Amino acid sequence: MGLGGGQETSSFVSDFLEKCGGYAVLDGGFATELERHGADLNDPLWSAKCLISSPHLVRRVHLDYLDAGANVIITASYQATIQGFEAKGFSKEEAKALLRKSVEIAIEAREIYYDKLQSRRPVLVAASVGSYGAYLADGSEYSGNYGDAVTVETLKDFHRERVQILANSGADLIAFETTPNKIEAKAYAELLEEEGIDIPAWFSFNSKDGINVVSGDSISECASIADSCKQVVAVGINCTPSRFIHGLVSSIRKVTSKPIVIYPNSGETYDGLTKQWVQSSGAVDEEFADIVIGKWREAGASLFGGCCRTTPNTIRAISRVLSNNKSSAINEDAQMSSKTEM
Ligand code: MET
Ligand SMILES: [Zn+2]
Repeated sequence: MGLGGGQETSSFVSDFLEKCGGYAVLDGGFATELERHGADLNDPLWSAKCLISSPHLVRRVHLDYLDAGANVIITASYQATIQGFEAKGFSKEEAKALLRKSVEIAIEAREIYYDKLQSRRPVLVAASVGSYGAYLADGSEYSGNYGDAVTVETLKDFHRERVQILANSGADLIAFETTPNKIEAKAYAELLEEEGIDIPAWFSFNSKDGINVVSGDSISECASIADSCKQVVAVGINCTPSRFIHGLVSSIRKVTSKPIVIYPNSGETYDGLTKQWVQSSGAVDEEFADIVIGKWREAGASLFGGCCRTTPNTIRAISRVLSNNKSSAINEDAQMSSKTEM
């Protein structure tokens, strides 16, 4: 899909949301779902390891999320980088092919899903780009602390080729996920501009206090960088406990009128050193969807999904809550028109 046919970036998400009935459902945790299916992701490539070892599982998880009601599926490229594949002994060409493969599998899953259905629910494929910290695989995607030696230029050079490849892979948009600091947001924005990337993107940040992004940079500053980049069609928060989301949505809404995307994790915290998820806030799928979605919608969010340790059940619950709301809006309309007729 992309922006072909002269479609304006500014209307990309609003047109999509309209087709979805006002609100869109994203998928849920991807890497953690691969693990639930038995994949061993204790590897610097994390979920991208499955692009090599078990592409069928990647397709399976995409299909599970489509079955659960997702309107956006996010590729397994979060931790897929040319540098990371090269470190594993792949050639540059092989590394690029693996990046493309992440998108091809998601597109294939959408085709399989469409073939099963009578009607075509709108589904976008978002090519995931994880942060430099995710590539480092040392927990710095949750500290946002890259040290003084890492500059906006370093980050642009790190991401450049990968972003170019994903932009030309057939994906509908790029999802810059779990962005831990301001310099990386700046690097993404400058890269999109300099490279003339012609598919839209969303910028999504993570927070561990509900006020700032994980580095301590202000969410308002980060969201403002996203707001001023013309290729950015949505701004939001992912991989953050749901109890922090409401405040963050309100802060983002103050600095942008772009659609807001929200996909919290299960509320557990990832310990980058032990590579374990610890402590659960006890968020249960049904509760998670029922209680919070309404509040986040009121605060201004319009795309909802889940991040790490959420599952197709979470997405099914979100999808149900949103479609109940859509149908109640439709019922109200129907009542209104029958009253007018009387
Ligand atoms: C650490 S956040 C990971 C985001 C990625 N889309 C996933 O669900 O695997
Ligand atoms: Zn996550």
